[in-house]
Amino acid sequence: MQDIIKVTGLSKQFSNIKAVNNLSFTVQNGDVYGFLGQNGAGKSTTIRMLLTLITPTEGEIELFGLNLKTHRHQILQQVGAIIEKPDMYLYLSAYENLRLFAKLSGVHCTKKIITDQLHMVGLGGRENDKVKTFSQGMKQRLGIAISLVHNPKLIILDEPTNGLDPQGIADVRNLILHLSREMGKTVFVSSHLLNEIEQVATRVLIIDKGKKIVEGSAAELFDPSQTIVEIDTLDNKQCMVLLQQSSWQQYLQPQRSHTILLKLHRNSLPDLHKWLVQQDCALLSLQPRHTLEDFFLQVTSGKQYVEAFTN
Ligand SMILES: Nc1ncnc2c1ncn2[C@@H]1O[C@H](COP(=O)(O)OP(=O)(O)OP(=O)(O)O)[C@@H](O)[C@H]1O
Repeated sequence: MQDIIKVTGLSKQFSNIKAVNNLSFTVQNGDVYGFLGQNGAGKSTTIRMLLTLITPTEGEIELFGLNLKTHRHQILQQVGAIIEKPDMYLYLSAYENLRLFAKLSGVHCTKKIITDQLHMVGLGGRENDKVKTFSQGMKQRLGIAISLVHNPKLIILDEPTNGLDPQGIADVRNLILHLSREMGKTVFVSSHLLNEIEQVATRVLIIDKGKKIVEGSAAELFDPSQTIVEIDTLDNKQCMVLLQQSSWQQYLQPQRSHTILLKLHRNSLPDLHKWLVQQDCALLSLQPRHTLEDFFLQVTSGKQYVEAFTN
């Protein structure tokens, strides 16, 4: 399978901050590649280097098998990107915006192609409305349509769901799946929210302080046998004592707050629930946790990253 992105030993130093530190990864044709990290982890800096908006301090970037330094123009013709909020003309309609951006990219689009693109991003029926009347989610979807206007092979989206409401987030998620599954695009998408990436990604890279923490297939990394569950009861101290004396003891995780954490297979949850009720634990909640911090707990045996996030 062809490598669409190949990054080797990439670093970026800003005066006294090493925003990206010796990062290497590959994105293959057809991947929805989830790029995860907390705020400030170095995601935008990496994406800016992929788009030649800033120059790496060290390292090599190849896209489509070509060196980005020597084949910049040829490469960027095949890339569509949204970084930060997409720029568009608020007093023009969605149709007029898309036609304008197509012209600026030197692409000839018929009325039908533009209308079809707007339908594809879920803006069918709203094509003649001014963008100033659009919700944030609709603007984001129009931004994605604009980034697709030159039919790129690779789409790079930097935190595309930032500032969106739940409906807007779901729309962008479905659009990413559509781009990948129906249109055969390779998508590189960054986020600080694990559950957004979990629902769309085929491969995942997690970085922290500019460094790779883990990279792997989504199926490997989001392993149901490693589910982190949080329990809250009216008396957590007493519940903890009972758990420590039981066979559930082997699943207990170091406590990070007043609640109790276990790492076990998702299928064990009904048994755990039953057991807690039998012990008369006054259960307030029992739920799998889906934060990036929990994920670090799942994928790292050491506690260093958990501590980094709880301190
Ligand atoms: N132009 C710059 N000059 C100095 N420091 C910078 C610059 N751009 C980014 N940084 C620093 O580099 C680090 C990584 O920032 P970056 O924006 O890449 O993180 P991020 O993972 O995209 O987070 P966020 O989602 O908050 O943007 C941060 O400490 C940030 O303050």
